[in-house]
Amino acid sequence: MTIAFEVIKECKDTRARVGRLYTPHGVVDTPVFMPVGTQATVKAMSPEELEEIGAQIILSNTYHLYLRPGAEIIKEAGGLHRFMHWNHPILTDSGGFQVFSLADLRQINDEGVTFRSHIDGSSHFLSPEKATEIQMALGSDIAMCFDECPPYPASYEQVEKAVKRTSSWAERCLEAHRREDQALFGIVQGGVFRDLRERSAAELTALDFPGYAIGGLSVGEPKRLMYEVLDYTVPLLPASKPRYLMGVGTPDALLEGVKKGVDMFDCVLPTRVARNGLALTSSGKVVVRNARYARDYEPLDPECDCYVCRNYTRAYIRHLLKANEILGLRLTTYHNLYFLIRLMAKIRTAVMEGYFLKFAEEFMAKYLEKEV
Ligand SMILES: O=c1[nH]cnc2cc3nc(NCCN4CCOCC4)[nH]c3cc12
Repeated sequence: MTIAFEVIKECKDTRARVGRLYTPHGVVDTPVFMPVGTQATVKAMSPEELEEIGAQIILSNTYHLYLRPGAEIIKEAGGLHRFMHWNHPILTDSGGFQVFSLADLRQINDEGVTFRSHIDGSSHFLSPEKATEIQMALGSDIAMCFDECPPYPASYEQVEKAVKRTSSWAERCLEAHRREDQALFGIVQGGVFRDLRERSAAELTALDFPGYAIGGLSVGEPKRLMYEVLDYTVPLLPASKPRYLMGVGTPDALLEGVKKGVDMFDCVLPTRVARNGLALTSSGKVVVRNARYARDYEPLDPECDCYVCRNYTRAYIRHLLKANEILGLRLTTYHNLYFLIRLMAKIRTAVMEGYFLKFAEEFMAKYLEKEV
């Protein structure tokens, strides 16, 4: 068995649950937030720092690694874990989403997608078979099916077409997948249309994947619409298998997602906003670049016990960011990742001890969420 998942404790008044995901590179306590390491590195962090922060599993992107340095080099280097010196679980996204969101899309048909690289304009073709082969070469613990994620908004017909393609491509990925030590997760599409979500979930659960992602969300739709889709989509997925909400990672969305039964999350947000000088704190966002912090000798978050908050002040970090010093990016990234990973640990404890709903309400009351 390449991967096993067990539910340890269910919340009595929400769909939240604590689980354990057993992978070839170790055990993951869920709910879990996965830092994004698109190009085989979580930007500005070393693997040792990620371990220090408490990262359990990270995400990397098939699209980017296929284009540069190429799957062959990573395979020759002994696989992605060896290549990047990360000896814990890795999940790879299949490239479908990145082709649509990043590349210069040339053509999409039932066969696959032809596109021009966003790096050098060279022409490439990705198909379910090729995306599966690349992920087998990378050797991630969890590979994702090659799917079609429609934009938002999209017409019913457009979303229906993407559901049909995603289901047929999922079968082709399953057919092409040949790595015993790698799990292949299906991705449910269907946009914001309930009947299409039901159809996509039925077609994918019939293929009996070891885990399921909810795709097609966090693509610009209002959060309340994303939550509505989750409310009727999560129950369509097998309760005994992990549920992964792709591309979601603000504190409020993580809490809502856990409340609705999601086990796994990923988002570039904490690392990306860090590089823009925005720190996540228990009282909301602190744009530490702002002049108001020039003489603020408090830590980024006075309630945080991370290495950065124990040793550096807002004034110093602001100075580094204004001076374009690399350490500025590193310190804000370290803290933001620690903040989210710590939040997930607090969520797991709250579910285990039966006060999750109270915890969520108290956290949100304090965290004055302003849209990023
Ligand atoms: O259906 C999907 N299939 C395969 N991969 C995905 C990745 C996805 N990532 C997002 N959202 C990421 C949105 N980010 C939020 C922060 O700023 C950058 C974009 N939505 C996603 C949907 C899919």
